[in-house]
Amino acid sequence: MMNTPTILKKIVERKFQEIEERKALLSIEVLKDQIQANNDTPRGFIQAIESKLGQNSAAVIAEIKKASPSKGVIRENFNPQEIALSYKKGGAACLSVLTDVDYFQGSDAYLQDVRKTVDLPVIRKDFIVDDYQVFEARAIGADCILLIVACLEPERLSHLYNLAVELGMDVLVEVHDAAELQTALELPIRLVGINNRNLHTFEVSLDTTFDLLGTIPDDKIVVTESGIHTIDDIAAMRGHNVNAFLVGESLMRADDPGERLAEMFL
Ligand SMILES: O=C(O)c1ccccc1NCC(=O)[C@H](O)[C@H](O)COP(=O)(O)O
Repeated sequence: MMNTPTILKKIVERKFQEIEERKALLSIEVLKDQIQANNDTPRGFIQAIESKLGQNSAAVIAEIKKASPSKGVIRENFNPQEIALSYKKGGAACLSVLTDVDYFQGSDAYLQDVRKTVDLPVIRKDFIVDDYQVFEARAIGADCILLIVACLEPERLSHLYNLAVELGMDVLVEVHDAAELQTALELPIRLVGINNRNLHTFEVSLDTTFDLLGTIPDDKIVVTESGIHTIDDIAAMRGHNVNAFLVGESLMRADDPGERLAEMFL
């Protein structure tokens, strides 16, 4: 019997097609020229997180996403610039903007607009598997990229990580299990994202973070990702000395996402 492809596999397969389509429209050389012409210095994503942690505050990476494969449309009234302003007011350390079009109804333009609107560092939240997307991320103004270990062979992970760093960006390396964590720890990373969502099955459990914590060296900053909905979830994480959070849905469903952030975290 044939194995049914998981959602992550489908997303990545589509991503490779999308990259070819984009390369046909705009070459990697043009992207490099755009980066030069923009003359933009990346904002310190890790630095913004460290600054919150240094004040004993939670560091929140507040996500801007309209829809997701597991939840469908999350927010009908979707104005990324208004949401960014609200998050800034609510005390976010950084922003995460979904740029994947097909599965998250995201857009590169959302990231560009958001970054012009607020001075917070922004991560490009996408499924990055090719150099082209790393150059593209910097060309549209990303300060950080996400690299998902489950999508990448270790050599490619390391190559993309180094390329992002050469371009001045920070990197959030995301894992979901012990084997992926070991792969991530081979790299000189500062941020390790633990996704509580299994991207193959959509199952979410905060135990994913608790179970992996014990093997993470003290010099890493752990970012717990997905499924953070309540003040109790946050207290449980902080009780385990996890103080950096990537939060999407629970903020996106609020009338005022930044107000909700402040209620949950402050
Ligand atoms: O959310 C999904 O359905 C999903 C499916 C496949 C790959 C990635 C997916 N989501 C990305 C994320 O993990 C979240 O956007 C992020 O961690 C925030 O999660 P949440 O606070 O639960 O919205």
